[in-house]
Order: sequence, then structure tokens, then C-alpha cells
Amino acid sequence: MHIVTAKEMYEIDRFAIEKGGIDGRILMENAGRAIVDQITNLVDNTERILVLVGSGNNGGDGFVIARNLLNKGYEVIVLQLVADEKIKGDAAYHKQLFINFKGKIQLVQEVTVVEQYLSNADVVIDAMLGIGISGEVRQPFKQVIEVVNKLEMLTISVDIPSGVPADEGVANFTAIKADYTFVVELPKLSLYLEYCSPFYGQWRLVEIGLPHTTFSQDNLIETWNQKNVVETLPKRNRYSHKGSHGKGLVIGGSHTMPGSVAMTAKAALRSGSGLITVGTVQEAIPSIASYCMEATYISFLSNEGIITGLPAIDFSSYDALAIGMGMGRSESTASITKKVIVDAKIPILIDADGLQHIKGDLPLIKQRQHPTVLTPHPGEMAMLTGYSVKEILTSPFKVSKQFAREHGVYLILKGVHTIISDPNGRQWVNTTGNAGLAKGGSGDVLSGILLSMMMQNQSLNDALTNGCFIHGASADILVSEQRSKQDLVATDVIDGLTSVFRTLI
Ligand SMILES: NC(=O)C1=CN([C@@H]2O[C@H](COP(=O)(O)OP(=O)(O)OC[C@H]3O[C@@H](n4cnc5c(N)ncnc54)[C@H](OP(=O)(O)O)[C@@H]3O)[C@@H](O)[C@H]2O)[C@@H](O)CC1
Ligand SMILES: Nc1ncnc2c1ncn2[C@@H]1O[C@H](COP(=O)(O)OP(=O)(O)O)[C@@H](O)[C@H]1O
Ligand SMILES: [K+]
Repeated sequence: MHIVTAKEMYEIDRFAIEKGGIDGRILMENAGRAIVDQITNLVDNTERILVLVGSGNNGGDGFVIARNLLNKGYEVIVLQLVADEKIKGDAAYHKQLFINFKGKIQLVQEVTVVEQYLSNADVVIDAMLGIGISGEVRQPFKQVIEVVNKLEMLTISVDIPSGVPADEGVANFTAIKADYTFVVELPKLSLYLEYCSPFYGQWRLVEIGLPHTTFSQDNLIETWNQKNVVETLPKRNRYSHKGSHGKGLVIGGSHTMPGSVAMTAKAALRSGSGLITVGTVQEAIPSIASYCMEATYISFLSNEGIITGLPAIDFSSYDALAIGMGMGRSESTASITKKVIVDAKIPILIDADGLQHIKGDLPLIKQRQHPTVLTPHPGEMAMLTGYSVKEILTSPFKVSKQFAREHGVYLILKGVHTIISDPNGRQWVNTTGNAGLAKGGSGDVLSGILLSMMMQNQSLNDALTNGCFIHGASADILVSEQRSKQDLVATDVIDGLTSVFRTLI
């Protein structure tokens, strides 16, 4: 499903009205009614409802909601926070219908009066500002938002919590903290920004009859969900043999960090790889092998438990490789990573310490004739780009698209809403995962799953989006069935892959 910016939402709206011939007043009626259907599931008609409306079409939705709730026997008052002449077009039409239906509207701009109305209500419907907001929230909205947030009453936002920007790039704002938000037709970008999404509370999409398409081809962002995975994940052929499912190489680890490559290798095997070889220091092999007996091992030259040299490896005998996990950041490991980037004429995934190594070698990556996948978390992304973590979290879509295009890489910016970007600038947002994954080792497991997916017979975009989905889905199933977000650890996520694959295939 497309994730839209405000501009794209307006384009779709305009298309539906101008080319599709749908009257904007019908769209507004559809939006209001669809939201009322949701509200009636949450709110009993003995509860008193206050609808806060502003000057735009978001306020217009508010009038439709108020009228339809009134028809269903709810006690409803509309507080209009702007002067009468500010309400125009479709919103004015629906305001008049509400009046015709004997609806009560109070024109209020002093916050103390708003407070009095709030104290006599059980539920507040927030239809003040929608996706048309620009700049900082002005009065009286700012004060009203602060008052609503202070009160412990059920708050339901229409389309977007008032004050939250629809798009990325605005770090500081005053906004309603909604319990529920009913988002009109398509998800807005800010739903997937970790500093905005908490304001939405629980959210759901409501359909109002718009086409699900976007017109600006330079900003294609989609969610990746279970339906997409089921459609694209290759089934295992009855006549396959181990060579059909990829031979992968995992390079990394050190004497003090053997666990990371162990988990990457095990996760790769548990997600379908035919054969996995681990290249690491001799000292680490016994402990890794006892956890991952299915893998084979190459002992790398080492000094004090750190890899110092690359043995002669025929990279062409592998289908893909992952490098960097637990490898350390010495000069020797950095030069090994550099050599692998140049010599290995196969798809490569670079994670963790490997990302630190390549900062100065991005031009070498651009020259590669085979795909390169980078999997930074925001801290590593900051190191690679020179932006601060805050700047990255404020504009994660823009920053990652720019980086993927500029350096010709597949970029997986990990986080609550992991963003996958391809070198052409297409982007997907993963929809699985939970805070149980916020533990050391989760990223190593992801690298293993991705390595395996990269070797299965699917496009690289599908491989990476499916891999991210499967990783998060494992954590979700575990947390819902046997573990908690507290005790979940990375190796559980590997064990949980069984449930994911049994569900998906
Ligand atoms: N297909 C669709 O998309 C459909 C969309 N629909 C709905 O329409 C909504 C979008 O409507 P919209 O475009 O009228 O914008 P919206 O946010 O209601 O108001 C903007 C007004 O607010 C004001 N204002 C702006 N910034 C401000 C600030 N910082 N601080 C204070 N005030 C500020 C400014 O007014 P001004 O005071 O400047 O004259 C401006 O005119 C959308 O979210 C959805 O709910 C549905 O009806 C069905 C179809
Ligand atoms: N709160 C969260 N919600 C969803 N996914 C999360 C959350 N925290 C972490 N993750 C996921 O867990 C993984 C953590 O990776 P990373 O930071 O590299 O961990 P490590 O380096 O310790 O292995 C990423 O895939 C990330 O998307
Ligand atoms: K709103």
C-alpha cells in the first residue's frame, strides 16, 4: 500500500474530483461516515461528545461526524475555533447541514471556555487541523491542544492528530496526543516516523472511495505486509537440492565477539540457505560450531583474537556474503573489508563494524558490478552520512533515499519502522517487529535472514523486504504466544522463524 505525503494526498483528491467526477462533498460525507462507524464501536451513546473544528476540510469532516452522531442519538456539541467566514466550500456546506439537523455549534476562541466545555464532555473528537497544516500551530489551537492533552479523556483524531505534520522534516511541533486516529484512505508519511507515530495512538484506515495510486513517480513509498510476503516468497521446490538454495559466506567475529557471526550463520540456515560457511578467527570456531553445527568453517589469520588476514577464498563459489558482524574496528579488519568489496564479484551485505570500515570507501562500492546491501541503524547511518542521529530520525526517508541513489546501494535503515531503499530510490517500510527486538544481537539475526533471502530465487527488493518482515514477524509471534518484550533475546528470534515460515508458506 502506498504511503503518501500531503502533496500526494491532494493530488489523489484532485484526480478523484476533477477526472473521476466525484463531488468533494461526497468524499467528505464518506470520510465522516466511515469515521462514525468506527467511533460507534468505541463510544456508547450515553457519552457526551465534543467535536473541535478548525477552518479547513478536517473541520468539514468534523461537521459530518457531528451530524451522523447526532442522528444516532449521541449528545454532541461542536466547538468552532475559527470565525464563521473562515469556514468555506465543502466544510461550509456540511456545517449548514449540521445546523439544518438542529446541531449545536458554539463559536469559541478563548481557551478557558473550551476548558469548560471539555469538563462537561466524555469524549473529544479532534477535527481542528488535518494535512493542510503549515508552520507552527497558531492560537487558539496551540492552547487548546495543550488543554486537551492535559485531560484524561478519550481523544479521537480525524485523519491526523492536529498539529502532527503529514510529512517528514519537522522535528518540533505541538500536537494532540490521540488515543485513536482514523486515517483517511491512505497512510501518511508521519505514521512511520518514530517521533510522530506515538501521537496517533491506535490507528486505522478508513476508506472514502479514493483510488489507491500516486502520481508523482519520484516518491514511491510502500508498506510491506504479510500479503506482499505471501505473494513473493519463493516456495521450496520438491526437487531442489542444497545447491539450489544458496551457498553463503559469513565473515566476521573475533575472540571476544563470537556470538554475532554464530547468530548470523544460524539465522541464515534457519531461513532457508542451502549451505553456510563462516570465516572467522580460529579461537572462535569451537564455540560457534557448537551452536551452529550445520555450518562449515574457514579459519582466518588472527592476532590476539582479531582477524588480521584474508586466506585465499574463491568468492565465486558462493552466491552471496555478509561481512562485518563482531569483526572489530582495527586497521586490519578494515583492510579486509575493503579487499572483499573489491574482490568478491557476488552480492554483499555489510553490517555493524563493516559499516565503520567502508565510510571512506563508498566510491569503491559504487564501482561494484554486483549488489551491495548496507544495514545501518540510525547511529551507523549518522556515521556514514555526517548527519546527526536527530537529523536522520527527522527525515529518514529523504536521507536514506538520497544515500541509496548516490552510492548505488540497497540501504536498510533499521528502526521501529525499518526503511528499505533501492538504488533507484524506491522505498518500502516494514510493518512488523516490536520493542523486544531492542536488544544486542537482533541486527546480527537480521543480517543472517537477509543473507539467506538474497540467495533465494526472488528479486533483491523482494528479498530484502521479505527478510525484514520475517525478522519482525518472528519477534511478534514470540511476544504474542510465549515470550515477552522483556525476555525476548536474539536467539529466540532465530527459533521463532519456524512459526513464521509455517504461517507464510
Ligand atoms: N481526499 C482528501 O484528501 C480528503 C480530505 N479530507 C479532510 O481534509 C483535510 C485536509 O483539509 P485542508 O486541506 O482544508 O486542511 P486542514 O488541515 O483541514 O486545514 C488547513 C487550514 O488550517 C489552517 N492552518 C494551517 N496551518 C495552521 C497552523 N499552523 N496553525 C493554525 N491554523 C493553521 C489554515 O487556515 P487559515 O487560518 O490559515 O486560513 C488552513 O486553511 C484532511 O486532513 C482530511 O481530514 C476529507 O474531507 C475527505 C477528502
Ligand atoms: N522498538 C523496536 N521495534 C521494532 N523493531 C526494533 C525495535 N528496536 C530494534 N528493532 C529492530 O531490531 C534490530 C536491531 O538491530 P541493531 O541495532 O543492528 O542491533 P545489534 O547491533 O545489537 O544486533 C533492527 O532490525 C531493528 O529494526
Ligand atoms: K485532526
